[in-house]
Amino acid sequence: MKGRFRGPVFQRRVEEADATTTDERLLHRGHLDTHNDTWRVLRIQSEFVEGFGALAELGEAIAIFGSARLREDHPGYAQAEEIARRLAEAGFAVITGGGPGIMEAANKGASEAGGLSVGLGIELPFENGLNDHVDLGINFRYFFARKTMFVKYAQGFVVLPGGVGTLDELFEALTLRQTQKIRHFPIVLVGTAYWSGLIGWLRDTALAAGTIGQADLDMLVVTDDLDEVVDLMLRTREDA
Ligand SMILES: C/C(=C\CNc1ncnc2c1ncn2[C@@H]1O[C@H](COP(=O)(O)O)[C@@H](O)[C@H]1O)CO
Repeated sequence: MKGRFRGPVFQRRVEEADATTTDERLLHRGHLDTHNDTWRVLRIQSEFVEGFGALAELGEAIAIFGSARLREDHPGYAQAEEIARRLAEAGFAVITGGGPGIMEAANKGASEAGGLSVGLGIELPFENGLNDHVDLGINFRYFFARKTMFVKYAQGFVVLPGGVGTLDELFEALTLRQTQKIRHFPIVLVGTAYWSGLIGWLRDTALAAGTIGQADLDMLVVTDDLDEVVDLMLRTREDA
């Protein structure tokens, strides 16, 4: 294979002028001053350390996702609140993105039922802070560090109607399940009317083209039945 490694990074086509070694660059005066990414690693590391530390004793937890934009007048709001309430009564902590909309509803349901209501917030240019129903909150700078926390500390995902952020969280979990990085991890989509278009596209386009398999599609449960949602999450205890 033509190319070379720079530490753990493989580069196939390296310019001659760039063909220096790591220690040569380290010893070159002033080099580190112009490479802040090197130091940024420590900040990234601190996000993992803080997250792992804060959530280490969380116990059983389910993550609930959904739109930051949908308010009390959307049926998803009441559904998220009710699912979180039932999960909290069953002894699960409820983890959300800590923001408004569906996240707020889930935190509200969990907190008012006496459960542990967790919000993993994200620093955004249009900062809103954590919603008022978060009992244990962490604010992240990096999406990827935050996403690790959702998957590491939740035993299942409940996904209500949402946009780009929600889809990102859904497909993160689906990819990790498909590649068996996580197992026995239910992913439930609540709202058949909202999700049927996506499921139809996955089946009629992606599955038909052979880019996903039937087993991938079967990993998604789509329902309006809140009993089914809670039962699926309770079953993670049997699988543990
Ligand atoms: C856009 C608005 C507020 C943004 N505040 C957010 N706070 C916390 N987490 C967020 C926020 N926005 C998106 N997220 C994450 O993505 C999911 C929702 O995104 P969607 O695009 O709205 O579906 C959610 O689960 C969060 O993890 C308006 O007030």
